[in-house]
Amino acid sequence: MTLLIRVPFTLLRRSQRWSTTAARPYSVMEKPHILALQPGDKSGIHSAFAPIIEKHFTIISNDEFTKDKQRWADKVQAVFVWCAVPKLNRDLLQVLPNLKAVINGGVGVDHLDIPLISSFGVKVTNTPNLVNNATADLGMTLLLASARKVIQGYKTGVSPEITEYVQSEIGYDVSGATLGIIGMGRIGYQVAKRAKGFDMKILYHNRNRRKEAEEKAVGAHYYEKMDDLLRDSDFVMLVVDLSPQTYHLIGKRELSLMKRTATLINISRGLVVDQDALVEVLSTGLIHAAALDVTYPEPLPRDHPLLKLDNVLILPHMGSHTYQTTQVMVERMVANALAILNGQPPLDEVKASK
Ligand SMILES: O=CC(=O)O
Repeated sequence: MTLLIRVPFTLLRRSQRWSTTAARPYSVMEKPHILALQPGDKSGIHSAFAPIIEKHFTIISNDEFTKDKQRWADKVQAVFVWCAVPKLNRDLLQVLPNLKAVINGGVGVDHLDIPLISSFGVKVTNTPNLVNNATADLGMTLLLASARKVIQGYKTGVSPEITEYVQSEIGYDVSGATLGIIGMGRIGYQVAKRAKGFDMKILYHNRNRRKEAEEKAVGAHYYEKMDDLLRDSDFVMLVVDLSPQTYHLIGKRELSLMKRTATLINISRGLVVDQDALVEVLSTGLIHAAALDVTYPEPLPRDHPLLKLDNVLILPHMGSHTYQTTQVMVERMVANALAILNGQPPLDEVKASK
C-alpha cells in the first residue's frame, strides 16, 4: 500500500519544490526533518508521543545525527528540545544551514541561549500554561512524600529482611502546617490551590503581589520579605523562574533562617539553590529535609554528596511528565514548528529580551 502524505508547499525546502511542468520528484513526499536533541528513543521523549510528531515530520534522533552529521545537516529545519538540556551550542547551530526553529517542550528556556539562536535567524518557542497543573501536582507529591516519609516507608514495606514492623517512619503533619511559596506565578498559584485543600496555612513571596481576590480565593498571605517567609514556614516550595535575580536565591544564609524541622521543596530550577550549602545544612541537621525535582547538573553525578543523604528525595525533573500534559505539549510543539516552517507567527514565540 502506498501512503501519500500531503505536505504544504511552503513546508518544502526550495530544492524539494517542483515546477508545474516538471515531473514531481519522489522527494516531494518527504516530510520536513526535525532533530530531536534528547537522548532516549526517537523523539527524545516517551515513544507514545513520537507518532504525533511523525504525522508531520521525519524525526532524526540525536544518535542518528551524531553518527552521520553530513547526511542530515542540510535536512534539519527544526530542533526539538526539552527542558534543561543545554546541547544547542554555536557549533551545532553552525552546521544546520536550514534551521528555522528551536521548539522547546516546557516553559523554562533558561537552558537556551536565545540571543545566540536569534543571531542565526532562528525562532524559539516554548509551551507556556500547559504544565501548570501537572507541575503543581508534582510539587504537592514531593511535599507529601517527603513529609510522610513515603520512600523510607516503601523500602521497609518491600524489604526482604523485615519480619516485624517497628514505627520508624515518623513524619510531619501536612494538614495545618505552614507552606511558604516562593514565586507565585501560574504554577505557584496552582500549588496554593492544592495546599488550601490540605488546610495548610499559605504564605507567599513574589515580585508582584497578587490581587486581593486571588489571595483570598486560596487563603494566601503575602510576605514582602522572603526572610520572614523562610522563618515562618514548615515547608518552603520554590516555584520561581531561573534568572540572574534568582540564581542561588537560596544559599547558606537563607537556609539557616529556616526551621530545623522544615523541608525545602524545589520544582523550579536547580540553580536557584546553592547546592553546596544545601548539602551542608542537610548533613548538619540545620533543616530537616529536601525534596527536589531539579538539581544541577541533571542528572547529578552518581557520587554526588546529595545522593548519599537519606533526608533528600530526588526526582529526575519530571514535573510535567504525565500522558495528558505531555500529549498537549507535543501537539503544541508541532503546531509551533508547523507555523514557523509555513512562514506564520508561532503561537508561543520566545524573544530575546532587550
Ligand atoms: O521544567 C519544566 C518546564 O520549564 O516546563
